[in-house]
Amino acid sequence: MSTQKIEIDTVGKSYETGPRKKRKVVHALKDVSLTIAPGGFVSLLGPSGCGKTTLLKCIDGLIPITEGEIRVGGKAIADPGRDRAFVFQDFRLLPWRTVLGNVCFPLETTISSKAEREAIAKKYIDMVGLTAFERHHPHELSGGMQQRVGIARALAVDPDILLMDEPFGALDAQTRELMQVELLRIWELTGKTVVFVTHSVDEAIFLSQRIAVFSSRPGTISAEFDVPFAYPRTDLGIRRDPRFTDLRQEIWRLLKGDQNSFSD
Ligand SMILES: Nc1ncnc2c1ncn2[C@@H]1O[C@H](COP(=O)(O)OP(=O)(O)OP(=O)(O)O)[C@@H](O)[C@H]1O
Repeated sequence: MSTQKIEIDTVGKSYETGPRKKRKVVHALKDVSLTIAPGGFVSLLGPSGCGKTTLLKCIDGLIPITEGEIRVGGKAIADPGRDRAFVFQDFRLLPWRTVLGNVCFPLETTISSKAEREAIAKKYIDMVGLTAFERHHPHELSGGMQQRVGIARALAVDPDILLMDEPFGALDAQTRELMQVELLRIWELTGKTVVFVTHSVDEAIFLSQRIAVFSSRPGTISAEFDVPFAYPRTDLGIRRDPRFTDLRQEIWRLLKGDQNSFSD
């Protein structure tokens, strides 16, 4: 169960690029403030290049922010920590390792007993429904199955917070919908906080309690929306609820003119 609030407090992030004499500064984020309750599910939506991945990496502590502060559980974060885990769009599995080996991987620096590591990994492999595949290698799995491994690997360190960067972006439409339902099941079971980046307005509404919409560059949050549906949301029929279509339209109106890369 997650206990730590995420506070993103007037955060700015600039990148310096190019050769030394021709340094250019890219302002990726400006004045971004957002509070995420422990155990919350918040999606970040916005046009390509508005800084969604940058913000996720900043929350993870993978890259430093240039202005403001990010606090997790009241403490300013500067480095990656085991209270946060990242799930990538392209899975990033180790191809030479089995499913079990991949999920054990992040435990190797902290747990010396192989049996203990495997017991933990098996629990999460079971949770994502891959028990029968734990001796398989990534190339023997479908995209959806590979992302299940990615999710199990992230869960294995028992983080408070899952940072998910377009995790279903590489999957076909049908697998994507199945994975959305699966993710909600796992979220409800584990009580983790989820920060979820997506290009899909429908996906954001279906999954989230709250949606932060970014405008482009430098990326800043232009609006936040509460999603009015109770959980569990296993019924895909909510997509036909008039409140779903109203919210979808409202978000689209906001994005119009600012976006060029949305999938629905
Ligand atoms: N390492 C980097 N060095 C320089 N500029 C960067 C770096 N990473 C990102 N940027 C720039 O920062 C801005 C925000 O990028 P970011 O990847 O965070 O956007 P995004 O909203 O996640 O985009 P997309 O939806 O296309 O994945 C972009 O202009 C990008 O070119």
